[in-house]
Amino acid sequence: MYTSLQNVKQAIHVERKLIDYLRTYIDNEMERLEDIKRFYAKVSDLHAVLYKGPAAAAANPLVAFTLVKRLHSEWLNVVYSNEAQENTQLRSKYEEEEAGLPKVEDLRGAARGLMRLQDVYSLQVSSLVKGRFQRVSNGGVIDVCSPAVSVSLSGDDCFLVGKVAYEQEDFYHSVQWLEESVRLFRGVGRQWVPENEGTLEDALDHLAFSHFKTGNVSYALSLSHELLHHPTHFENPRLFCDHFTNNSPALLLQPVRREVLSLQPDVVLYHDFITGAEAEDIKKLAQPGRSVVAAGEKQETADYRISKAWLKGSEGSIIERLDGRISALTGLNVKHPYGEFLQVVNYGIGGHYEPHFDHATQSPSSPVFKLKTGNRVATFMIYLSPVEAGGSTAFIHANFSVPVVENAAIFWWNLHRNGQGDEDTLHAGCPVLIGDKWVANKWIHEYGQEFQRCCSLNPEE
Ligand SMILES: O=C(O)CCC(=O)C(=O)O
Ligand SMILES: [Fe+2]
Repeated sequence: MYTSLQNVKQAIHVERKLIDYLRTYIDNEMERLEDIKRFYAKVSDLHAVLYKGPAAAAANPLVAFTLVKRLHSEWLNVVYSNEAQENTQLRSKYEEEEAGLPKVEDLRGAARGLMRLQDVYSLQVSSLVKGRFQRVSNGGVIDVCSPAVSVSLSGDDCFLVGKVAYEQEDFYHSVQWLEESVRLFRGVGRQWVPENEGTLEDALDHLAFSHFKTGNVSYALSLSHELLHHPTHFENPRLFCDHFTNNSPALLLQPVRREVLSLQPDVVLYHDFITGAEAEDIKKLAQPGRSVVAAGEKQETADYRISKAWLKGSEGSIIERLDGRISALTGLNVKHPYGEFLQVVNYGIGGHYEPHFDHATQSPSSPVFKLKTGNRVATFMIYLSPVEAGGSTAFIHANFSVPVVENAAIFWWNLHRNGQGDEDTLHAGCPVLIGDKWVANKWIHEYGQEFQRCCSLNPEE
């Protein structure tokens, strides 16, 4: 096998890639362990303080609240974080203790308890955060009491109290606690802490809405502006760009620029999938009156300001060329009825597409099953036009959105390998602010892909 120089060269290249993977893996593992070590140091240092006066500590409501929060929320986040899949030992120890741990009601109750104390004794939230029980009297701040053992609160502690108030539409309290949360989160910078429930962005988001609800609209707006300057971005080494051929002869000479946008769900963007001229041709074919409407499917106009047309390609047509390209890229059989005819969608003023799944969720009544080729296993959607503002494709559960990239195409799997729908594919077309948005959908069905997309019993795959 490895006799020719070419093969040896190739093997060197492969090993180099493996070394890179290993480096990334080691770095990530070290980072993960650093996080756990920091959490360990934080909690054990705290216990060193609590040990000095366990009775006094237990009597302090701030100590009680932070303890309940740690046990219910922080430990949970550390033990079950995605970064810590390997924590099986830690996990089983945690589970052994689970019956004795506080529940979510206990945590909410402790948060409400703090707010009750705040009201009844006119306590300043800004002091409570520092572990002190103070109120304003005659223009000065006085101590209501001085506990023997106390703890200060973190931005995430305050976020939790604020969120409990927010969820009960108690915006009077949510404003005060979220103000402190935002202040503290801003102070520690933007590093991600695995045990935390919230982030600066979450706190800003909740605070802005709380201010809006209490009539402070201009402040709400300025907080929203700050929020927009903090796009949440966690670096994930498994998201990457490359030149992709799918080992297809059709793409060998001109690989496609592939951008992996998300792993759960698996969403990929293929840049320059279509040329500008081809996109124009497709749009022309889909003009009302001109379109080749697929048999049995009527051209429809939805009340949320979009219009749709189905294009059935004839031999040698542009539609057929696109089918060939989709097939080369995805390795899937997209010929009718394994793939549906191409559906072209045009958005009117403010046009949008409500959150939905592309696959059928109530079998067998759905029209998706009319083709008798199973459910829609995958979606291949081509952006046929640029959009000046708005119009992104938003994945609601997965919490990310894809701005329209002219001539690019986006691909994702709607179904798990066991045939169940993937809830994370819930998506929507955001309203178009400025521009004329056109997309084309190619829906690919389960049947015909048996050898390309193998089944699995694992519900996660
Ligand atoms: O236009 C978009 O971004 C989404 C469209 C869509 O989801 C659909 O046509 O099914
Ligand atoms: Fe869709």
